[in-house]
Amino acid sequence: MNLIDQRFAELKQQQKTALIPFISCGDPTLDDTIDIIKTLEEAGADMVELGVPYSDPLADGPVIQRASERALQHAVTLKDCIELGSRLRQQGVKLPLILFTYYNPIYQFGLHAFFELLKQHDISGLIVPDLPIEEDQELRQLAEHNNIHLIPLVAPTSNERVTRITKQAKGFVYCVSSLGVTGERSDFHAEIDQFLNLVRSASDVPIAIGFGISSREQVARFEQKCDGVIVGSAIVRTIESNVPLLRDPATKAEGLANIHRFVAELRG
Ligand SMILES: O=P(O)(O)OC[C@@H](O)[C@@H](O)c1c[nH]c2ccccc12
Repeated sequence: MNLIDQRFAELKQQQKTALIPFISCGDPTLDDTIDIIKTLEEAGADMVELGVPYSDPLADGPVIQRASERALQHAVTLKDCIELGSRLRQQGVKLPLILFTYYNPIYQFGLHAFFELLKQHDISGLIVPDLPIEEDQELRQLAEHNNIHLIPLVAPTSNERVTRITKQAKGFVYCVSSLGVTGERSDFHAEIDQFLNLVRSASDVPIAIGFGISSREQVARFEQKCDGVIVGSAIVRTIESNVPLLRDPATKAEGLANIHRFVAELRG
Protein backbone atom coordinates (compact mmCIF):
# COMPACT_ATOMS: atom_id res chain seq x y z
CA MET A 1 0.00 0.00 0.00
CA ASN A 2 1.18 3.52 -0.76
CA LEU A 3 2.20 5.43 2.41
CA ILE A 4 -0.06 8.36 1.50
CA ASP A 5 -3.15 6.14 1.45
CA GLN A 6 -2.06 4.51 4.67
CA ARG A 7 -1.66 7.84 6.43
CA PHE A 8 -5.04 9.14 5.25
CA ALA A 9 -6.69 5.92 6.41
CA GLU A 10 -5.15 6.28 9.88
CA LEU A 11 -6.20 9.92 10.09
CA LYS A 12 -9.74 9.06 9.07
CA GLN A 13 -9.99 6.58 11.93
CA GLN A 14 -8.78 9.25 14.32
CA GLN A 15 -11.12 11.79 12.69
CA LYS A 16 -8.20 14.09 11.99
CA THR A 17 -7.25 16.24 9.02
CA ALA A 18 -3.77 15.95 7.50
CA LEU A 19 -1.43 18.90 7.93
CA ILE A 20 0.82 18.97 4.87
CA PRO A 21 3.69 21.47 4.90
CA PHE A 22 5.47 22.47 1.71
CA ILE A 23 9.15 23.37 2.01
CA SER A 24 11.85 24.18 -0.53
CA CYS A 25 14.61 21.57 -0.47
CA GLY A 26 18.04 22.99 0.24
CA ASP A 27 16.73 26.12 1.95
CA PRO A 28 19.07 27.25 3.38
CA THR A 29 21.06 23.96 2.94
CA LEU A 30 20.18 20.30 2.33
CA ASP A 31 21.39 19.38 5.83
CA ASP A 32 19.06 21.99 7.27
CA THR A 33 16.19 20.52 5.23
CA ILE A 34 16.68 17.19 7.02
CA ASP A 35 16.56 18.85 10.43
CA ILE A 36 13.58 20.97 9.41
CA ILE A 37 11.59 17.94 8.24
CA LYS A 38 12.37 16.08 11.49
CA THR A 39 11.05 19.17 13.26
CA LEU A 40 7.88 19.26 11.11
CA GLU A 41 7.19 15.63 11.97
CA GLU A 42 7.71 16.23 15.68
CA ALA A 43 5.41 19.27 15.52
CA GLY A 44 2.54 17.19 14.11
CA ALA A 45 2.83 17.31 10.31
CA ASP A 46 1.34 14.24 8.59
CA MET A 47 3.15 14.29 5.24
CA VAL A 48 5.45 16.74 3.48
CA GLU A 49 5.79 18.30 0.04
CA LEU A 50 9.44 18.44 -0.97
CA GLY A 51 9.70 21.44 -3.27
CA VAL A 52 12.42 21.21 -5.91
CA PRO A 53 13.98 24.67 -6.29
CA TYR A 54 13.51 25.95 -9.82
CA SER A 55 14.73 29.07 -11.56
CA ASP A 56 11.52 29.74 -13.52
CA PRO A 57 8.68 28.94 -11.13
CA LEU A 58 5.55 30.35 -12.77
CA ALA A 59 3.11 29.73 -9.95
CA ASP A 60 5.36 30.52 -6.99
CA GLY A 61 4.92 33.72 -5.03
CA PRO A 62 7.81 35.81 -3.67
CA VAL A 63 8.34 33.81 -0.45
CA ILE A 64 8.88 30.52 -2.27
CA GLN A 65 10.90 32.20 -5.00
CA ARG A 66 13.30 33.56 -2.39
CA ALA A 67 13.58 30.09 -0.83
CA SER A 68 14.43 28.63 -4.25
CA GLU A 69 17.07 31.30 -4.72
CA ARG A 70 18.68 30.49 -1.37
CA ALA A 71 18.78 26.80 -2.31
CA LEU A 72 20.06 27.44 -5.84
CA GLN A 73 22.97 29.46 -4.45
CA HIS A 74 24.54 26.09 -3.77
CA ALA A 75 23.17 24.43 -6.89
CA VAL A 76 20.68 21.99 -5.36
CA THR A 77 19.57 19.51 -8.06
CA LEU A 78 16.49 17.39 -8.66
CA LYS A 79 18.58 14.34 -7.75
CA ASP A 80 19.65 15.90 -4.42
CA CYS A 81 16.01 16.53 -3.54
CA ILE A 82 14.94 12.96 -4.31
CA GLU A 83 17.90 11.51 -2.42
CA LEU A 84 16.69 13.36 0.66
CA GLY A 85 14.13 10.55 0.88
CA SER A 86 16.70 7.92 1.93
CA ARG A 87 18.55 10.39 4.13
CA LEU A 88 15.30 11.14 5.97
CA ARG A 89 14.53 7.44 6.42
CA GLN A 90 18.02 6.92 7.87
CA GLN A 91 17.13 9.60 10.41
CA GLY A 92 13.92 7.79 11.36
CA VAL A 93 11.48 10.13 9.60
CA LYS A 94 8.30 8.22 8.75
CA LEU A 95 6.31 10.92 6.94
CA PRO A 96 5.02 10.10 3.46
CA LEU A 97 7.10 12.16 1.02
CA ILE A 98 5.63 14.01 -1.96
CA LEU A 99 7.98 15.48 -4.52
CA PHE A 100 6.85 18.84 -5.93
CA THR A 101 8.53 19.84 -9.18
CA TYR A 102 7.86 21.60 -12.44
CA TYR A 103 7.94 19.35 -15.51
CA ASN A 104 11.08 20.53 -17.27
CA PRO A 105 13.57 19.12 -14.72
CA ILE A 106 11.82 15.72 -14.98
CA TYR A 107 11.95 15.84 -18.76
CA GLN A 108 15.64 16.76 -18.74
CA PHE A 109 16.39 13.97 -16.29
CA GLY A 110 14.57 11.33 -18.33
CA LEU A 111 11.26 9.86 -17.22
CA HIS A 112 12.36 6.29 -16.62
CA ALA A 113 15.45 7.24 -14.65
CA PHE A 114 13.34 9.69 -12.66
CA PHE A 115 10.84 7.07 -11.52
CA GLU A 116 13.62 4.61 -10.72
CA LEU A 117 15.14 7.20 -8.42
CA LEU A 118 11.81 8.06 -6.77
CA LYS A 119 11.27 4.41 -5.93
CA GLN A 120 14.80 3.94 -4.71
CA HIS A 121 14.39 6.84 -2.26
CA ASP A 122 10.91 6.06 -0.95
CA ILE A 123 9.03 8.97 -2.49
CA SER A 124 5.28 8.18 -2.45
CA GLY A 125 3.72 11.04 -4.37
CA LEU A 126 4.39 13.55 -7.12
CA ILE A 127 2.93 16.99 -7.89
CA VAL A 128 3.76 18.66 -11.22
CA PRO A 129 1.91 21.99 -11.26
CA ASP A 130 2.59 22.89 -14.89
CA LEU A 131 1.55 19.58 -16.47
CA PRO A 132 -2.08 19.74 -17.64
CA ILE A 133 -4.16 16.58 -17.61
CA GLU A 134 -4.32 16.67 -21.41
CA GLU A 135 -0.57 16.06 -21.54
CA ASP A 136 0.16 13.86 -18.58
CA GLN A 137 -0.53 10.35 -19.97
CA GLU A 138 3.04 9.17 -20.17
CA LEU A 139 3.92 10.42 -16.69
CA ARG A 140 0.68 9.08 -15.24
CA GLN A 141 1.24 5.60 -16.64
CA LEU A 142 4.78 5.43 -15.33
CA ALA A 143 3.63 6.71 -11.95
CA GLU A 144 0.92 4.06 -11.71
CA HIS A 145 3.33 1.38 -12.81
CA ASN A 146 5.70 2.38 -9.99
CA ASN A 147 3.00 2.87 -7.32
CA ILE A 148 3.76 6.57 -7.01
CA HIS A 149 0.70 8.80 -6.73
CA LEU A 150 0.44 11.60 -9.27
CA ILE A 151 -1.56 14.17 -7.32
CA PRO A 152 -3.56 16.56 -9.51
CA LEU A 153 -4.32 20.21 -8.86
CA VAL A 154 -7.82 21.56 -9.42
CA ALA A 155 -8.80 25.23 -9.24
CA PRO A 156 -12.16 26.98 -8.82
CA THR A 157 -11.82 27.86 -12.51
CA SER A 158 -11.32 24.26 -13.67
CA ASN A 159 -15.13 24.01 -14.14
CA GLU A 160 -16.08 21.07 -16.32
CA ARG A 161 -12.55 19.69 -16.08
CA VAL A 162 -12.97 19.14 -12.32
CA THR A 163 -14.73 15.80 -12.72
CA ARG A 164 -12.27 14.50 -15.27
CA ILE A 165 -9.23 15.53 -13.22
CA THR A 166 -10.70 14.24 -9.98
CA LYS A 167 -11.69 10.86 -11.42
CA GLN A 168 -8.08 10.07 -12.30
CA ALA A 169 -6.63 11.31 -9.02
CA LYS A 170 -4.42 9.13 -6.86
CA GLY A 171 -3.44 9.89 -3.26
CA PHE A 172 -5.51 13.04 -2.93
CA VAL A 173 -6.86 15.91 -4.98
CA TYR A 174 -5.05 19.22 -4.40
CA CYS A 175 -7.73 21.94 -4.41
CA VAL A 176 -6.28 25.38 -5.08
CA SER A 177 -8.08 27.86 -2.80
CA SER A 178 -7.59 30.94 -4.92
CA LEU A 179 -6.13 32.15 -8.20
CA GLY A 180 -2.74 33.69 -8.88
CA VAL A 181 0.51 32.68 -7.24
CA THR A 182 1.26 31.05 -3.90
CA GLY A 183 1.42 33.23 -0.80
CA GLU A 184 -0.43 34.12 2.35
CA ARG A 185 -3.76 35.88 1.90
CA SER A 186 -6.81 36.85 3.94
CA ASP A 187 -9.53 35.99 1.40
CA PHE A 188 -10.13 32.91 -0.66
CA HIS A 189 -12.09 32.45 -3.86
CA ALA A 190 -15.68 33.65 -3.31
CA GLU A 191 -17.17 30.29 -4.18
CA ILE A 192 -14.63 28.17 -2.39
CA ASP A 193 -17.17 26.14 -0.38
CA GLN A 194 -19.24 25.23 -3.45
CA PHE A 195 -16.02 24.33 -5.23
CA LEU A 196 -14.95 22.01 -2.40
CA ASN A 197 -18.40 20.40 -2.39
CA LEU A 198 -18.10 19.78 -6.12
CA VAL A 199 -14.66 18.17 -5.80
CA ARG A 200 -15.80 16.14 -2.81
CA SER A 201 -18.76 14.72 -4.70
CA ALA A 202 -16.61 13.83 -7.72
CA SER A 203 -13.70 12.32 -5.82
CA ASP A 204 -13.02 8.79 -4.62
CA VAL A 205 -9.82 9.90 -2.87
CA PRO A 206 -9.23 12.42 -0.04
CA ILE A 207 -9.30 16.12 -0.86
CA ALA A 208 -6.80 18.68 0.43
CA ILE A 209 -6.71 22.43 0.11
CA GLY A 210 -3.74 24.74 -0.33
CA PHE A 211 -2.73 28.25 -1.43
CA GLY A 212 -2.71 31.15 0.96
CA ILE A 213 -3.35 29.28 4.20
CA SER A 214 -1.20 30.69 6.97
CA SER A 215 -2.94 30.68 10.35
CA ARG A 216 -4.54 28.27 12.81
CA GLU A 217 -7.93 29.93 12.14
CA GLN A 218 -7.66 29.29 8.41
CA VAL A 219 -6.54 25.69 8.96
CA ALA A 220 -9.49 25.17 11.30
CA ARG A 221 -11.92 26.65 8.77
CA PHE A 222 -10.89 24.10 6.16
CA GLU A 223 -10.55 21.14 8.53
CA GLN A 224 -14.34 21.00 8.51
CA LYS A 225 -14.50 20.45 4.77
CA CYS A 226 -11.24 18.80 3.71
CA ASP A 227 -9.13 15.76 4.55
CA GLY A 228 -5.90 17.72 4.32
CA VAL A 229 -4.60 21.28 4.54
CA ILE A 230 -1.39 22.35 2.78
CA VAL A 231 0.68 25.23 4.12
CA GLY A 232 3.66 26.48 2.11
CA SER A 233 4.60 30.15 2.17
CA ALA A 234 3.76 30.72 5.85
CA ILE A 235 6.13 27.92 6.89
CA VAL A 236 8.77 28.89 4.33
CA ARG A 237 8.62 32.46 5.66
CA THR A 238 9.12 31.16 9.20
CA ILE A 239 12.15 29.23 7.96
CA GLU A 240 13.41 32.37 6.20
CA SER A 241 13.23 34.47 9.33
CA ASN A 242 15.21 31.80 11.17
CA VAL A 243 17.95 31.41 8.55
CA PRO A 244 20.46 33.46 10.61
CA LEU A 245 19.84 31.18 13.62
CA LEU A 246 20.03 28.02 11.49
CA ARG A 247 23.35 29.10 9.96
CA ASP A 248 25.12 29.32 13.34
CA PRO A 249 25.64 25.95 15.11
CA ALA A 250 25.32 27.72 18.45
CA THR A 251 21.78 28.89 17.67
CA LYS A 252 20.51 26.22 15.27
CA ALA A 253 18.42 24.46 17.94
CA GLU A 254 16.70 27.74 18.74
CA GLY A 255 15.85 28.28 15.06
CA LEU A 256 14.37 24.77 14.81
CA ALA A 257 12.39 25.36 18.01
CA ASN A 258 10.86 28.49 16.45
CA ILE A 259 9.78 26.48 13.39
CA HIS A 260 8.40 23.76 15.68
CA ARG A 261 6.33 26.29 17.60
CA PHE A 262 4.74 27.73 14.45
CA VAL A 263 3.83 24.33 12.99
CA ALA A 264 2.48 23.00 16.30
CA GLU A 265 0.29 26.08 16.49
CA LEU A 266 -1.07 25.43 12.96
CA ARG A 267 -1.78 21.84 13.96
CA GLY A 268 -3.76 23.12 16.95
O1 LIG B 1 2.50 28.84 -0.37
P1 LIG B 1 1.06 28.61 -0.12
O2 LIG B 1 0.25 29.79 -0.51
O3 LIG B 1 0.80 28.08 1.23
O4 LIG B 1 0.57 27.48 -1.19
C1 LIG B 1 1.01 26.10 -1.13
C2 LIG B 1 2.25 25.83 -1.81
O5 LIG B 1 3.29 26.62 -1.39
C3 LIG B 1 2.73 24.63 -2.54
O6 LIG B 1 1.87 23.57 -2.61
C4 LIG B 1 3.16 25.20 -3.87
C5 LIG B 1 4.36 25.74 -4.11
N1 LIG B 1 4.45 26.16 -5.41
C6 LIG B 1 3.27 25.90 -6.02
C7 LIG B 1 2.86 26.12 -7.33
C8 LIG B 1 1.59 25.75 -7.70
C9 LIG B 1 0.73 25.13 -6.78
C10 LIG B 1 1.15 24.88 -5.46
C11 LIG B 1 2.41 25.28 -5.07
